[in-house]
Amino acid sequence: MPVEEFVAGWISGALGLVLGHPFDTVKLLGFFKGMSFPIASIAVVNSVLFGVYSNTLLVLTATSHQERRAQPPSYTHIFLAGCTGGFLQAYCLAPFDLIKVRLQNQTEPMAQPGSPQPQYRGPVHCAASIFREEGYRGLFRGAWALMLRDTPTMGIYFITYEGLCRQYTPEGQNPSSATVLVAGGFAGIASWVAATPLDVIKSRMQMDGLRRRVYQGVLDCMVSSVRQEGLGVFFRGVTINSARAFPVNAVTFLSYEYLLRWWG
Ligand SMILES: C[N+](C)(C)CCCC[C@H](N)C(=O)O
Repeated sequence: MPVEEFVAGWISGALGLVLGHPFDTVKLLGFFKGMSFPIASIAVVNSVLFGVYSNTLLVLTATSHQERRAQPPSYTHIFLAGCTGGFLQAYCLAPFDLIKVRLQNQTEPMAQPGSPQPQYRGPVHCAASIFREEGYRGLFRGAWALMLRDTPTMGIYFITYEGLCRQYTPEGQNPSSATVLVAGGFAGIASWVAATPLDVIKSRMQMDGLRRRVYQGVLDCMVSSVRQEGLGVFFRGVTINSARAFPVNAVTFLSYEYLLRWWG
């Protein structure tokens, strides 16, 4: 199994994230809260995404990353490989994302003398408390919503990226840096616009259970959110998600492509 894609995914995910973190936190509260933890986790998750995507394409089309410019895979295969990568990365992402959401929604300062102790003192303490209070399954709270969010939208992510690259690149050639940046940026936006409704639901499920359980499941959370706040609830955060998605995914795809070309 080729592993370069996993390594390239690892590095490119970390680079993209550094850029996106302030956007990611501003939609909650508290600017640079918890920066080191997401860097480590997103690198692992991005590595699973790109590694699984590329290896699924290898199984489906019998072409390696290097051969795919000369023999481009069909959009159906790209979509299926993207969905597979999205599904598996969501599983790895679930506990990390839960911890991130819990920490970012915590409004008490992390460590200030005299102020009340926050519920979670940091990522490790947060994971341990969730495990203690809500069990192993507690660490996967909201995981279903996350898988529903990421499986189809990662298909959209890779389709948009490939589609735009092909549109602006002469046949058989590698896309230019500018093309990769723009295609990566728009892939991020397209995927996040499609993912935002389930992103809202996912975060609510992850915060549920802190004091008492409010929602019975993903569907119940959707129905009661729409009842209380109207359909607009599904678009909450779509602008900030898109503003963050462009630079993050432009850098992610650029570093991914260049690392693979460089090794390759
Ligand atoms: C599928 N979904 C839209 C959730 C994410 C797509 C882009 C993933 C990227 N690591 C980022 O954080 O932007």
